[in-house]
Amino acid sequence: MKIAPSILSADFGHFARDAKVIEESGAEYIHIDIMDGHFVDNLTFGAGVVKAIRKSSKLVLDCHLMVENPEKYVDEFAEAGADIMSIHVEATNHIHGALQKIKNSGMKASVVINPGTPVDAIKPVLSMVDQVLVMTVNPGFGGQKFIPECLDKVAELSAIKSAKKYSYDIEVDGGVDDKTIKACRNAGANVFVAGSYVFNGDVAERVEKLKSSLAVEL
Ligand SMILES: O=C(CO)[C@H](O)[C@H](O)COP(=O)(O)O
Repeated sequence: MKIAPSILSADFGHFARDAKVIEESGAEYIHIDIMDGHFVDNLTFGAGVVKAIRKSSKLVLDCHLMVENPEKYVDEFAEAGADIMSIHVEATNHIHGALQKIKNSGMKASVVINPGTPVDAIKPVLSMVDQVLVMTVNPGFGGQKFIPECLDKVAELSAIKSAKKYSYDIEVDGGVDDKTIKACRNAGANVFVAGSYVFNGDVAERVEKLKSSLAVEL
């Protein structure tokens, strides 16, 4: 089980400080949301910020690209020090080739589906990915309400993983807090992105609270 605080909810003027705070909280990943203002109606930052965070943290940098044609940015993110590159199936006509390019770069390859996209859309690439990210809000902004219907897809992905003996992690992102995290875990997720829940309080206390929610029996 891994917790991935999202720096979308951190202080944009103090990424290096907040990356340290995340590291000291016991979280396993730093989740970095890249938005281009086209695929989603929000603009954040690019590989330069990933490079800067890389200098101040040894944690796994879990980069979620909400950008059109993400295959164009693979080399840039690999050079910046990203560990995982997540790309949306809805954002490219070349999902297989794009994931192949990510794998060849040495990063872990992760495919993302929006709340309105079925698991069928990514079945042809499930054998090659290291992670599947199931969005539990529509992408673009932090602080939105968790969409429980997305959990059926988490359960479906978990069943496919067992049946086919695949090894991908199942990550959920959006509206994750100390209550919704249990339903995500029960459905089969094992990586949990949390932005506003973690940063709207003491980061270490909130990460601990998420971990103790996960420790409760099914
Ligand atoms: O990908 C994202 C938005 O597109 C964010 O990672 C996600 O929304 C996390 O924020 P919160 O935990 O506040 O919902």
